[in-house]
Amino acid sequence: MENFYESMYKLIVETSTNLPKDVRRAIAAAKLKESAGTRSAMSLATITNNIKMADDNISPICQDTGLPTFKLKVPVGANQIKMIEEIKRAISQATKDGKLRPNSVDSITGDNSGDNLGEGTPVIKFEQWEKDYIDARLILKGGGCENKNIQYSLPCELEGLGRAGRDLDGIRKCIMHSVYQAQGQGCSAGFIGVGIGGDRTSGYELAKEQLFRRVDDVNEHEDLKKLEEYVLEHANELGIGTMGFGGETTLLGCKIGVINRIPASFFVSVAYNCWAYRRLGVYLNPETGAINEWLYQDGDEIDFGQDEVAAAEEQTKQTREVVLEAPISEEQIRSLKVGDVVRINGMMYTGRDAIHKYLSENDSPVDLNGQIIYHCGPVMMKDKDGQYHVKAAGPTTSIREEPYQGDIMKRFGIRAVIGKGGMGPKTLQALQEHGGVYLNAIGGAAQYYADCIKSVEGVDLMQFGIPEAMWHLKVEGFTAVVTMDAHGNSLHADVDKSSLEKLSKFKDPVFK
Ligand SMILES: O=C(O)C[C@H](O)C(=O)O
Ligand code: SF4
Repeated sequence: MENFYESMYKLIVETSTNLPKDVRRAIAAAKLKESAGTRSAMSLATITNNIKMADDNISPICQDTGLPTFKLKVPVGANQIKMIEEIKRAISQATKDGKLRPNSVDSITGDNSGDNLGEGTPVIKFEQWEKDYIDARLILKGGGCENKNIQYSLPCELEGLGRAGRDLDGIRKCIMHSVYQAQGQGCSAGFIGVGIGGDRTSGYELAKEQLFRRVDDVNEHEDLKKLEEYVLEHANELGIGTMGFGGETTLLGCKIGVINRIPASFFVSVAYNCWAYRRLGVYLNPETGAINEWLYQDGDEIDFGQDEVAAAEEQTKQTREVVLEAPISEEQIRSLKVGDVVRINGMMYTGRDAIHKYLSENDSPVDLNGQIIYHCGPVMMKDKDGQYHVKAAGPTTSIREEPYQGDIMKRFGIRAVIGKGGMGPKTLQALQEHGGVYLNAIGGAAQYYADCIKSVEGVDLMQFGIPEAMWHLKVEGFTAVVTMDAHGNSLHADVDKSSLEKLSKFKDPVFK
């Protein structure tokens, strides 16, 4: 097994940096459907540009490289203990090399292990089989989309859809609802894996297993095939769109599996995956561990070319564009409206979960008056001289900061927050009272935003670990869209409301 370590290292790096071809094809098809000039089209252009940049830079497509999950099928007698050791070594090295973000956090103390190793991380699952080669697959599923997974226990009442009973039609309603409830927060357009049956654990297992299917495969189960086609067609009529901006493409794939259940339980489990659907696989020689074949990578190459940048820029030109540079005045902020595109130059400070909690109880290490907070947990690398460099830096889901955001903005005089997926009524009210805006950046576009960051000027609160520290970033041409303004408008609330109305059109029985 002299090549096994190297093969696992390659699998990790490729999965993090090179989006599989079947996923690229789905994104390319979605792009054709969005009309030019819309916010969704602009976001998709940024996404495809980002995919291309990750290819070129061999850097993470999205900064959140998830909880690495390996699934291996091995011939009888293969040494699994040795394989686990080598996988862990490869994970640790890939983290050192900036291909994975240090993501393993002690759930009680909050300490980041720094190398992606720790109790329960990575996840490595083995199965034995009679074949004479190893099938090794890896999925890097980020936290934002993971948080949008949902499990239904039938029968249940669903908003917009009424009762979902213990039959195929009840299942249909749950799946449609799962797409609605995710809105743009899991970086839509997304993919879903659905598990019908099992218990709470095996149901989710089955749902996640579906994410290892090819995007373009066809379900062998006749009813499930019909259900997959139905969901894919109609979920795209919900009008949620890329990043929840509204638009034609909300869902890029739907895969459904079924297992038996016990009489009292009837679960429908849904695993939501963002557009940054990073899963790859390899067939390995069982003696040497060398790679014989890559999976999901056959078929036409979709190379999202450099014209994506020009297209994205062209599209932003059609919208009102405002340049912002901190410190920002209240007057300037109040002049912004939902739909405006802003280009930010100068300083911004990252702050996510740990920082928001910290700022609610402590003073800020820097003066945040008139400043911009970026909900972001970057991938950083330190050079020989101790200088940090940004390797990937897209936004994180903002709604988690809802309990803190409004108060913190008022207390420290923060004028703008950047994130993705939008925030709730408490923040909206604070924006209005205090004079603030919420800016939506394109989730997953970690290379695109890393490129806008010209230097790391400092860092505070490093005790929270790299993703959670407060990074002082100097940016140029950092583009985002105003989706919540100081006049009480929220694009997120509007899209939620209109998509709920659309969802209710799917109330009547379809599968008898
Ligand atoms: O943790 C992150 O950087 C992002 C996360 O995956 C999210 O979608 O919120
Ligand atoms: S930020 Fe978006 S694209 Fe990245 S892992 Fe989270 S949900 Fe996926």
